[in-house]
Amino acid sequence: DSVFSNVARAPEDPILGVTVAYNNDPSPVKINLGVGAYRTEEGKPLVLDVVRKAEQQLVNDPSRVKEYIPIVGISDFNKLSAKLILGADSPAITESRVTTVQCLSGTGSLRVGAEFLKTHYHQSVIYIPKPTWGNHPKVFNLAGLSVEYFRYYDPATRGLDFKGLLEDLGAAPSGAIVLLHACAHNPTGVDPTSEQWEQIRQLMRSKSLLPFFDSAYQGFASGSLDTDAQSVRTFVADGGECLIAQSYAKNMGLYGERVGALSIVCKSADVASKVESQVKLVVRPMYSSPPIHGASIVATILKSSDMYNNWTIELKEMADRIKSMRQQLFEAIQARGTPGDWSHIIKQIGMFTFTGLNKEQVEFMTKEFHIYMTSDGRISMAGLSSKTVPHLADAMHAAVT
Ligand SMILES: Cc1ncc(COP(=O)(O)O)c(CN[C@](O)(C(=O)O)[C@@H](O)C(=O)O)c1O
Repeated sequence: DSVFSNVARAPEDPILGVTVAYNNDPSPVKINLGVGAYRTEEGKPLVLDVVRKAEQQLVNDPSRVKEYIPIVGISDFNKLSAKLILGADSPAITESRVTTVQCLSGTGSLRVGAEFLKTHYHQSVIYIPKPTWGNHPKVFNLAGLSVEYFRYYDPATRGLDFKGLLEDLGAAPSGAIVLLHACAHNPTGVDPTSEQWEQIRQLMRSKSLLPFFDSAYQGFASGSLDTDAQSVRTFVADGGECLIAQSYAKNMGLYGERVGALSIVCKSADVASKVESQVKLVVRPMYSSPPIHGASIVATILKSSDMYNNWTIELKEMADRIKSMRQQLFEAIQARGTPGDWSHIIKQIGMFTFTGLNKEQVEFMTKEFHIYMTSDGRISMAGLSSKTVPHLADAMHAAVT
């Protein structure tokens, strides 16, 4: 018999498995509110116009070849990605203190960063928010880091547990790594205010805690790329060091192209170049070099001011549509007189609403109303449209009454 006969069947991924279940449901009224992927008002995936234009330019360029790109990726892409998150006038850029490496989207950037830290950083404990993106603990554990949690979400207020956050980070061993969602916290949709970010920064710098920012939704939370980068820029402005994982999956709609970047901001240009040389030793035996196509699209858009402006317009349209879904769902629930305070639906930001519905209520909504969402009660607002809001509101009403 097979040498793999002892291999057990693994469970479906808690987030991506929702789409598998959705696809298997023949119901005409089913709605997929699971994976964080943008859908249009017609419920279809969206390829941005500016992405189509950039792709056309690339395809029509006869000089383009399919040679290997460097281990660290396309250099234009790396420079432009650093500028996007740090700001063109960032001291880290003007003093060449940041190294940026093109990685396989956000997940790949997190993994490469974690593997680098495991080998080269003196602390191997990483504090991550409670709750956080389901894949975070797996990425960091598999990289050999030990995962601890810090309080982040307060179910009672459905807001930030700022006191708990400060206590837990205050109790962390000095030098510990801390994962921070740059904006649009997944799954809660709750972000610190700029005053709270400043307090977090002071506490972390006083204990030499190492920030590892995860920026998967820049531009999606507020609709502005600069506003959504403020948390990162606040830290970098103080001259301290940090890591930043960037994803273009959502804000440029490049999900399947796997386009992202890992930036490591260091104290000096010399350290940054040594760090880059060691990150290359992580990447080469992992996947050798990243894919050329998606990063070429991003570089084409970011280096042209016209295309960059067109991108910001389309990005704001996506963010605005998600905001209008929040407003419509909130009003639909109010109209039904559904018991409870549902104002968090319009207070939370980014792609997700953390409804507060429990596992049983979620199962009920899936079974009776064909609503597909993660079992922690998170719904992707990007999966909603004006046509499907009433059906979701009916399901939520039935689930809580
Ligand atoms: C906070 C966070 N960080 C990183 C990623 C990785 O994204 P990528 O590797 O595709 O760039 C996601 C995506 N998370 C999801 O939107 C989600 O939570 O549904 C979904 O894409 C996923 O993979 O789970 C995320 O929410």
